[in-house]
Amino acid sequence: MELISPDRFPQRDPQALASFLLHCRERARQRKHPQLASISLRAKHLDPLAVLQSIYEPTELHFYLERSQSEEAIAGAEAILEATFSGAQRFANVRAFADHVLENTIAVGDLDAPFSGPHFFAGFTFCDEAEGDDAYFAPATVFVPRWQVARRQGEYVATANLIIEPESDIATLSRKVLAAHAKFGRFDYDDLQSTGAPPPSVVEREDVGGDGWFAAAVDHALQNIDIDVYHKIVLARAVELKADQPFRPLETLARLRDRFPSCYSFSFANGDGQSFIGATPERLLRVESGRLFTEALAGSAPRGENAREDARHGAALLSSDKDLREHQLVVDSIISRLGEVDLVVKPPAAPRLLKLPNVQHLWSPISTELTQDQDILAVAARLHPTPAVGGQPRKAARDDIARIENFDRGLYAGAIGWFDYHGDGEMAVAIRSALIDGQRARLYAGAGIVAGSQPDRETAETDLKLRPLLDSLQ
Ligand SMILES: C=C(O[C@H]1C=CC=C(C(=O)O)[C@@H]1O)C(=O)O
Repeated sequence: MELISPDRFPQRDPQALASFLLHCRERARQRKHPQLASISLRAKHLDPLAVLQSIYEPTELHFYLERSQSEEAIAGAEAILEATFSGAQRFANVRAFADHVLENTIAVGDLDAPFSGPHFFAGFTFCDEAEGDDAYFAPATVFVPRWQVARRQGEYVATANLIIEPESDIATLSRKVLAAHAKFGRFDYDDLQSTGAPPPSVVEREDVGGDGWFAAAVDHALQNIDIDVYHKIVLARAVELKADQPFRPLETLARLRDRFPSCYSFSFANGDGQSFIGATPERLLRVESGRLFTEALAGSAPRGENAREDARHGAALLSSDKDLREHQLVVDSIISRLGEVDLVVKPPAAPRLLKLPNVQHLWSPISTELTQDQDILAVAARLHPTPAVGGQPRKAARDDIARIENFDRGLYAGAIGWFDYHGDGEMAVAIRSALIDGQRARLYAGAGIVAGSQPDRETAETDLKLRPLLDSLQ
C-alpha cells in the first residue's frame, strides 16, 4: 500500500485532492488495474452508530462494532469491494483478498489518527460451509466500505474509500469526496429520520423445536458425554419472534450498547434486508501493535438481587467443579491451538469473574506477542470455534451440534470484526445475537454442557442470556 504524507494533502483543499486522485488514476493506468483511494480526515465529535442510523440503506452491506466502555466504535457501509468464501481455507482466502486490495491501495490524510486508512470488515459464520442454499450470510464475507466513521477515546475519523479506474472522471469524484467529508466533518443529526411511531410489539414467540426441546437436547448431549463421545459441547437455543411491524435493529443496538457497555455491540447487514445484531461479552481476539489478546469465557451464574446474593452466586461459580472444568477446557484448548502456530503463552492464573447486567462468567484473559509472520486471520482460523461455543474435542462436538440442533447457526457463534493495513484488528464471537428480517427475528443463546450439567439449569441460563435481546427489540 502506498501512503501519502499529510503535508502533501492539506485538509480539505480541493486542488490537493484532485492531484491525489490524478496520481491514483495514473497508477491505475500504469498497472492496468483499478486502485483503491482511501482518504481519512479527523472529524469533530461523531457517534458512529447515530451516523449509521441516519444514512442506513437496507440494500447496502454494513458493519458496526462498538465497545462503549473502551470508547471504541467503528462503522462502515456500502461495499465498494466485497468477496465471499467458504471452506476450510476461508480465513486464508480473506487474507489473500485483503493483500491483493492493499497492493492496489493509496491512502492519504490523517493517517496518524486511530482507525484511519482503509479497514476490512469481515464476518465468519460458525460453520465453514454454507448450511443451506438460502443462508443469509456466506461462510466468510469481507468488504471494504465506501465510507467509514470511527471513534477511539475522544478522537474521531471519517474515511472515504473510492475505486479509481483508468478512465475515472476525477473532477466528479473530487466533488463527491469533498461533499462526503464536509458532511462527516459537521454531521447533522437533525437529519435523523425518526418515525415517531411506537416501537414494534412481539405478537408471536416460539422456541425452534418447541418447548422443552433444549432440555431434551442437553439430556441427549449428557448421554454422549457419559460414553466419552466428547467432554464438552455448547448447544444453542433459537427463539423465533414475529412483531406487529418491522423490527428496528439499529435502535435495538443503541439500547444494547447502553445496557452492556463492556460488551461488543455489533451489527452486520447483508444488503438484502437482513441483519445480524447482538451484544456479546466474548472476544475471539484483538491484535494491537503486534500483541495478541484473547480470552477464555465459559462458566456462568445469575446475578444476585443485592450485593450479598450476587457475591454468593459469584463465590459459588468460582468454586463450582462443573463450571471450572467447563472453563479449563477452553483455556487448555486456546493454549494448545496457539501452540500450533508457535505462540507460547503463560497459562493464566485462576479465572476471574466477569459481571454483566444479566449474568456473571468465569473469565481468563490470555495474551502474547505475535511474530512478524503471524497475522490476525491466521490466528483466528486456529482459534475459531473455541470450546466456549463449539466443544471438545472440536470435531466430535461440532458433528453432534449439526445433528442435535434443528436450525442453522449462521453467524451465531461465528466471528465478526475488522482488520487494517497495519495488521491490527479485533474479532468478537457473535453470541447473544439475533437475525433480524423485517417483522421476524430469530434470537440465539447457548450454554456449555459438561458432565454434571443439569438440563433445567442450562435452560434457565439461556433464558437469562436471551432476556436483554427480547427486551431491547421492542
Ligand atoms: C454460547 C454462549 O455463551 C458462551 C460464553 C460464555 C459462557 C458460556 C457458558 O457458561 O455456557 C458459553 O460457553 C452464548 O451465550 O450463546
